[in-house]
Amino acid sequence: MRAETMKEQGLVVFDASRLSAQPDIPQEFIWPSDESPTPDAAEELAVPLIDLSGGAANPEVVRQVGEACALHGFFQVVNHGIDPELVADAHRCMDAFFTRPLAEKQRAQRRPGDSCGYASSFTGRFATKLPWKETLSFRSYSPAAAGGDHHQQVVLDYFVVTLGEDYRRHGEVYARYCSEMSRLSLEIMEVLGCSLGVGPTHFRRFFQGNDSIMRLNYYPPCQRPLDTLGTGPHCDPTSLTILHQDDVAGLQVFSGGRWLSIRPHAAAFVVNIGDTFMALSNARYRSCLHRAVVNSRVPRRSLAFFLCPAMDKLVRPPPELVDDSHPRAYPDFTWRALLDFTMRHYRADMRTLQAFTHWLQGSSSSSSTSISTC
Ligand SMILES: C=C1C[C@]23C[C@H]1CC[C@H]2[C@]1(C)CCC[C@@](C)(C(=O)O)[C@H]1[C@@H]3C(=O)O
Ligand SMILES: O=C(O)CCC(=O)C(=O)O
Ligand SMILES: [Fe+2]
Repeated sequence: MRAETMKEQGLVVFDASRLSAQPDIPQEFIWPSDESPTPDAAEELAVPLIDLSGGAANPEVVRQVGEACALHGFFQVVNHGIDPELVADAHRCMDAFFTRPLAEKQRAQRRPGDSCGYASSFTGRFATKLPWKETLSFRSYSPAAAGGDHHQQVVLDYFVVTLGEDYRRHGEVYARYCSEMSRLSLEIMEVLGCSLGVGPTHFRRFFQGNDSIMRLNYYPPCQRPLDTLGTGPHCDPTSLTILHQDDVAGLQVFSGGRWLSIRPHAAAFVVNIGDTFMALSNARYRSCLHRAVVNSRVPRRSLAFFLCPAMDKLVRPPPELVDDSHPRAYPDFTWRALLDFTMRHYRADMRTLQAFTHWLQGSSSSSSTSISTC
């Protein structure tokens, strides 16, 4: 058994610091040729750079976002009001964490069924097509008692309680980062509400008490970058994703029958619609297929904030979006049920919402599902 994928308690362990220099890669990380990256560098997707300095109600902003969301579900925002130093700090903290010894990272080891914690390429969760990445995910929400949207305390507590006092500064950086992400998400929800003709407050109110997931993606270099994937083809099951790529390209979107890359813009955040918002929009807006490729030279990092509604809020489109020519595309469901489905029963891919709908209908008689979260 290769040292890099030694088994501990029957669990294959991915030690990126050793694997990333190896000329060969373990079989579990090889993806089928119809899913692996094409050798030619993907052409770029023309994703509009939306300037938010004009405010969420700006007609040009509303038009551009609506157009992009109906087409491929991706756009980028600039002049978003988030301090570039905070973003730089978030990347520096990510580097500091993922370059620590594996045993230290495993203090935050994700437990089966949980949506949070440290995962090294999901060994132990999936048997094949393992993604070439390490991730650290944590919840970002405002305890009801705290009122308002003070995501900061729960994020700070997560780092100090899970990783120790040495990680207080990480907790402070990500606490501020997540609060800023929540604020930006609500502003984008105003734009989406206007573009769908339901007004600026409908979706903003729906996500006011959001219970979101912050994920740090770390993609070590790989000596066979065309045989594996950092993150496999999927649509985000969540509602809205606000993602910051560092200066290393790798995010690709499937549009018009081919994979197109989104060039990193340090001052921009990439925003995409997820499955849950596709259901909220009664399928007016598309949750788009995307993936992340890796390279043989340098690590790639991305900060992904996944906006999610409160666990038990009913996901149902506003009545304005349902009529004879637009019947209900999906049944009512709670985010808790969809999250539980992706954590315990189904590996999120490009058909998650369809598979979930069938699963719901099949298990409508079973008791309500519950999910353990960190
Ligand atoms: C709710 C979630 C599940 C995943 C993280 C968030 C939103 C994106 C999902 C994911 C990235 C889609 C591709 C497969 C996945 C297993 C991964 O590669 O990380 C998904 C995440 C997950 O299930 O942990
Ligand atoms: O790392 C990236 O650029 C994309 C990651 C992604 O799609 C995800 O984490 O859902
Ligand atoms: Fe994604």
